[in-house]
Amino acid sequence: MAADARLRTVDEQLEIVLAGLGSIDPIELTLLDAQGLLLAENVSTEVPLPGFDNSAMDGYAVRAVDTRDATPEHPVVLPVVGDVAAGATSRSGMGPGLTMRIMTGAPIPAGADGVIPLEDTDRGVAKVAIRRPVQSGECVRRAGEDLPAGAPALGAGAALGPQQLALLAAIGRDRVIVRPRPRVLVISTGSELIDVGHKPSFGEVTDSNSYLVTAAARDAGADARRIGIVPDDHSKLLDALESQLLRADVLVTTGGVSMGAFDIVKQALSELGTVEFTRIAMQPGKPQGFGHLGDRVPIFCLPGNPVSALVSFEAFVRPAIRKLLGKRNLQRATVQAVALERVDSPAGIRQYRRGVLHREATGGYSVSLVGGAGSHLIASMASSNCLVVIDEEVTEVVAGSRVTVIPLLLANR
Ligand SMILES: Nc1nc2c(c(=O)[nH]1)N[C@H]1C(S)=C(S)[C@@H](COP(=O)(O)OP(=O)(O)OC[C@H]3O[C@@H](n4cnc5c(N)ncnc54)[C@H](O)[C@@H]3O)O[C@H]1N2
Ligand code: MOO
Repeated sequence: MAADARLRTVDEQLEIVLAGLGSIDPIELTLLDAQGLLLAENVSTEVPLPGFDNSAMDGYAVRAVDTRDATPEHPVVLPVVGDVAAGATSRSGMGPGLTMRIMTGAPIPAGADGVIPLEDTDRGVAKVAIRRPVQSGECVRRAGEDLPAGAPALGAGAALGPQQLALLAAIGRDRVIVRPRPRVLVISTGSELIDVGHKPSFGEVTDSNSYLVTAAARDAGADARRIGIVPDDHSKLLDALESQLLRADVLVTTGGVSMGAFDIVKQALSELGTVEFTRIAMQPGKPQGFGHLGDRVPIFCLPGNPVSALVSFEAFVRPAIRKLLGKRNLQRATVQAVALERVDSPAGIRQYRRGVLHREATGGYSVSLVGGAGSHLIASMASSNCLVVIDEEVTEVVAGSRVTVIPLLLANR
């Protein structure tokens, strides 16, 4: 229960956000561009895997029956009538009582039904001494034993990691239809902001939020770009947003959503009537805006304080990006960790603190806080590796008790 009835909970706001997302049309991509995405078609194979019967070993192709009586003391000696290398383009053949030297992956010659590895022979060139019997089918990789021609290879919804891309390549698919990365465009608002690389005069602040949010969106799987800074000017903001509408699947702004006289994001977008500004029972990240522009493009208006922007991104934007990607798991995994210090939290508010998560020798986790609760603390945010979540109903976490932690692991796209 929120202490203040006017505050919406994080979970309620997330539900509104997720319900407000459409879907993005699937696109066709080459294999490596599709890495990490979800397949949007059922893929069957036209060819069998393996494509032909081939040898699992370097050795000699034989007819198993010809080697029946072979022992180390009395090897069977057979003539070697040729070589088959991997890449042989036509199928060779051999008669009964003969062998061919064969390489791993090379097609089994017609007439042979097994392969004796080099190590079990004298490695002869004109003739070879075979020191044990070969079973029919031994060291033969059968055509289609991995996947027969016509069989389903991957279903719609499959996540395309390295193994799945390898399968698609193996069956000859160089392009696939996938759920695309949402195009996320990021705008920082605030007349105090300047671009990185310029020396700030007194009162100016270097824009870091657009880097924070763009990087976080990329890490979440989006195709994210920073548009840059827009000053606190009603029409400049609306122009900037409108000019990006056709290029965006999601817009994200930071700043200008609290109560200030110049908080023009809130003023300008509230007037459009399609973006709602609310206060959420969370800290940081209390003021939030969410809605649609041009009736289609979801827009998140995050608070300007850098830590508030990160926490709001994690709470609302990241799950939204994952939903647009078609992922089933929208939330980051959490772990339970022993709090190494006491933390207080206001009743009815979900508090997110920055922390450093440690893995204990015993296998469990412990967590210490870094920095204070202030949402302007960029340096301590950068030295943290997790968010410590203190739920709405908890007002005190005593040192030594368990607390929920969200590790902020990089996705390694
Ligand atoms: N009277 C009240 N004041 C404030 C309230 C409130 O409820 N009543 N809420 C506070 C909370 S909580 C937050 S969070 C902030 C949200 O403010 P805005 O979204 O309007 O953000 P700004 O005022 O534009 O900026 C806040 C702060 O962050 C710095 N900032 C902004 N953008 C960037 C950027 N791109 N890169 C780096 N730093 C940025 C900005 O300079 C300010 O210091 O409102 C509180 N106030
Ligand atoms: O919500 Mo503000 O984000 O507490 O700093």
